[in-house]
Amino acid sequence: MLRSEIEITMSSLEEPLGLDKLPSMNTIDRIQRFSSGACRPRVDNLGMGNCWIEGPSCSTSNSCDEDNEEYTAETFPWRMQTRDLSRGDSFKQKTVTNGRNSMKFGAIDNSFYASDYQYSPKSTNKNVQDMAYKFMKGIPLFVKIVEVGPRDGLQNEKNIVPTDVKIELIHRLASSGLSVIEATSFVSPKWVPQLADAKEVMQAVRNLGGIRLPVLTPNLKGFEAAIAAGARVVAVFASASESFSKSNINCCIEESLARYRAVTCAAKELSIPVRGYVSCVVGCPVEGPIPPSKVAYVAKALFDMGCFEISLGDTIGVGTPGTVVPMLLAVMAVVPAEKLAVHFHDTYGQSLPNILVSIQMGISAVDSSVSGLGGCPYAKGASGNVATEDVVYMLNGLGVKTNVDLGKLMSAGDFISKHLGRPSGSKTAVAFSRVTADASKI
Ligand SMILES: CC(C)(COP(=O)([O-])OP(=O)([O-])OC[C@H]1O[C@@H](n2cnc3c(N)ncnc32)[C@H](O)[C@@H]1OP(=O)([O-])[O-])[C@@H](O)C(=O)NCCC(=O)NCCSC(=O)C[C@@](C)(O)CC(=O)[O-]
Repeated sequence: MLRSEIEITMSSLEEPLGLDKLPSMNTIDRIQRFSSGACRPRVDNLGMGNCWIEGPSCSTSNSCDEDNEEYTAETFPWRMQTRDLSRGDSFKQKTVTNGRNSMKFGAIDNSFYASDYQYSPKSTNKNVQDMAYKFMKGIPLFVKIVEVGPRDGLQNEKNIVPTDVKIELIHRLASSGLSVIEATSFVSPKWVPQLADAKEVMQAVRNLGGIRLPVLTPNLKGFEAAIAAGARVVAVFASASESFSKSNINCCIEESLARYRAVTCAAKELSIPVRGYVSCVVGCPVEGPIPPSKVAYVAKALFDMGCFEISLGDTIGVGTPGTVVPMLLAVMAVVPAEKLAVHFHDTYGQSLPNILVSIQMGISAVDSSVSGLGGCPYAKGASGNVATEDVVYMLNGLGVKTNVDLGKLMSAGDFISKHLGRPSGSKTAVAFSRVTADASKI
């Protein structure tokens, strides 16, 4: 479909979808943000002698040269628009092709919501610009998405998903540009029957090039099985709630930390990077609110034993920015922000605001699950993870790079949703599929 055709189609559709009220970040002078320290690529020091660099790198140490090949209008359309503002020019509408960032899903080219969005700033008032700058200044240039759909997403599914469907899902997710995909768990099949095929899944995807495929390992037995199947990154998962620790991994927090010390020691000998999770960082289904100090304690323990990244999980999705911010402040006092990731479940629809405040606080790794699949079998009432499609859509709107192709991601989500026989849990995917369906009737 041609762009002009889409625009005509959109006029009748934009009202219900609210597509005419899309984020207008181009009021903000993002030049300052891009020329600050936020312009560093994400470097994951994986510990164990490994280092992984993600995102665009800047050739100059303290500025992102506008002419730098990696920072073109294609990658940062907003920036091209705001450059005019920062020069004091009147705003000029530009049409910028999305190039390699172009996203297609069905017949829809969604580039309309970003690069060609038309906006005339009503105010050049300094206070307004200051406010906009304050809002944007902490937001990183690049956010790493850790896709947890094949593991966290599927582990709670009642009907066993065939192994070849899981493998196909991982391949499709990989083709969307995701660089980290949590593949499966080497846990007891009695506890999580859905992932009893961990060995077969891992063996089938182990050679996917350039992609990290962490797997959960609750103890040394799981670690050894994971390594034998070809895993090269593992994850341990502790909890900030005693009750949840007991119900999820059948031991108290201190026992779990002792087990994980054994796992991280064994991993260190093999130069295997270990990711750490803290669950119930805001609330627990049994204990209720969890004090931020408890979360900080467990996060620091995992960090001290050598985990290269600590993912903070709101397992039952009760957090709001009002509870997430104090929790993050407590954790960031003991673990650097660049070593943290956030992991939100969307039970109360708070995931996106929670992610927004987290990235504003400098966190640049976000866990999410394609189609919003997920839930923990040992956390009753918890809904799925935040949908990866919705996170990518929001980050695209903010001009934050993820390297993920939204169209291909939605196609992976469509694949697994069809297999599971239910609609996608991603609002973005549902909205785009409606646009596609309505457009085809015209
Ligand atoms: C930790 C255990 C194993 C303890 O389970 P246990 O029953 O206390 O284990 P055990 O050591 O007494 O052994 C019992 C049996 O399990 C076997 N076993 C022991 N370990 C393993 C292993 N690794 N793989 C396969 N088998 C294992 C072991 O060999 C033995 O077999 P048997 O002799 O009876 O035939 C169990 O509780 C378990 O597997 N729990 C995992 C539960 C789980 O995966 N939950 C979902 C994770 S999601 C989450 O935590 C939250 C997160 C990460 O997503 C973030 C967020 O949302 O917040």
